[in-house]
Amino acid sequence: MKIGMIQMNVGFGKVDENYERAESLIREAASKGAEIAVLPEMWNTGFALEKLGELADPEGSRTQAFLQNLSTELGIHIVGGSVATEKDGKFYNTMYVYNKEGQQVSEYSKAHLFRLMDEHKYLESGNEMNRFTLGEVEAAGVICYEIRFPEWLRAHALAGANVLFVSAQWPTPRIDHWKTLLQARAIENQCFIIAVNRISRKVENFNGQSMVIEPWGEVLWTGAEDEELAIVDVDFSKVEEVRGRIPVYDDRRPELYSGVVEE
Ligand SMILES: NC(=O)CCC(=O)C(=O)O
Repeated sequence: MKIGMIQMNVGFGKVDENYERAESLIREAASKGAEIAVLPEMWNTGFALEKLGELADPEGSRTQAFLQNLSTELGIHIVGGSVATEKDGKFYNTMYVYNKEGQQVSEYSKAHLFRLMDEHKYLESGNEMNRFTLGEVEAAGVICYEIRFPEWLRAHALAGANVLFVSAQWPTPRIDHWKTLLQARAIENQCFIIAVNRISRKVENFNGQSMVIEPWGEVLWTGAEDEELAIVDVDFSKVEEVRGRIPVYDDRRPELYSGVVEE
């Protein structure tokens, strides 16, 4: 399956420009044969948290119409990264996912907010999981900081996901954590990791290096340090092969784990 990795240069607070750019990159991905397009985190606004009152998408309606129209017209699944949304006077970091028939298969708000970037001061956290199916692909989505919570990704893998999409705005100074954590999450869950980071060198400092990692932990592709659209071919049957080689799921001892984490 061909994945369109949209490592977009997100303009800080430049909402209209960002929608235009995202549209042009999704169209280009489809024209190059991508079957799933993946966007980064908060691509409508960047981390312009102080301006969410003016910039966030009310009820996510602009984004939902945008993704629905493009997925239907282009016949492409879209993992819509995440956007800043406003619902009932509160702000969220929300991922929408559409299948190639134009149906929304998921709406998820980031459950673990990142204090170091003040998310907890401006945003509400979501409380739901993010499991969805795209055609034959059993998938889940998490947002950026959440890759530091192995139990969250494991919960999605146990719920049947074998492809974990990650949308991020992961800053340059901790890019080594990004790479190591993504590789670990792929190996321990024996899942594909399809992770898209953003680019920006102006107000903020994000240098891409999006990644596609297969379930044995081999890195199939790493993005450049500039805006890039890459089409990466993946063979999802690899999941079964790797899970057959080392039966981690069968060897789990959940009766030993409950309660331990909390104490
Ligand atoms: N947008 C984010 O959640 C950033 C997470 C991050 O930088 C980290 O180190 O974790």
